[in-house]
Amino acid sequence: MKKTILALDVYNFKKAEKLVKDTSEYIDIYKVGPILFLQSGKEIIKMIKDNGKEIFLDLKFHDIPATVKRSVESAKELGVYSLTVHSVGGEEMLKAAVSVENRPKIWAVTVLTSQATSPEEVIKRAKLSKFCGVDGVISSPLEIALIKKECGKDFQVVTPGIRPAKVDDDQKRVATPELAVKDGADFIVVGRPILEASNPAEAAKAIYESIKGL
Ligand SMILES: O=C(O)c1cc(=O)[nH]c(=O)n1[C@@H]1O[C@H](COP(=O)(O)O)[C@@H](O)[C@H]1O
Repeated sequence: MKKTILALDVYNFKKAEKLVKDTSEYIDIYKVGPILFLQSGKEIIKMIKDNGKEIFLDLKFHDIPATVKRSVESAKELGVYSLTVHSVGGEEMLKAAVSVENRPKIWAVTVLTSQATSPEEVIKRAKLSKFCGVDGVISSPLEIALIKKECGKDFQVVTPGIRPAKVDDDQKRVATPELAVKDGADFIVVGRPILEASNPAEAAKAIYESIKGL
């Protein structure tokens, strides 16, 4: 099973389309966030589907329950595989999000990987998310094993903060693809290590090869 989600954090459709075509052998799910969705909206969703791939819509909903529920309904109409909400939105908001029938998978952000935090805080938010019926959480590689232990192996853990090599950037809680997958990540989310590589296809392939047998 392929486990890598490529974050299409680029500004324009053409660039995103080239990335999808160049990396599709190694990637099954493409993440579309505000950077690209605000530029290309439904067009980008269609292009990814036309290439036979799934979409993770990462707009991180965090609002009053009624608005979040309607947002999930709209995302459902797009036919995406998964979407994000912020767990700090609380119990009522999370329950409103999951109450939509036949909806995409819902992943709740625990604590952003750009922030320092304690594992206890991440676990607290993961447990709340599970209790509310959310399908999984977004967490850093450092908390994967603990979340699986506390929330069960079927509770999905999706992990950004993936760095095949050490770099100094905004991500604070990081690990390599191998470590994240060995610890039990269901998916790893990778952006700049592929997007900014001199050859994105080669970078995607290297990550794919590094976790293939795990
Ligand atoms: O929800 C996310 O996907 C997310 C949550 C989080 O805590 N940290 C995080 O980095 N992300 C996303 O994961 C991707 C990571 O990209 P890179 O840091 O470039 O590999 C970005 O698109 C972020 O928006």
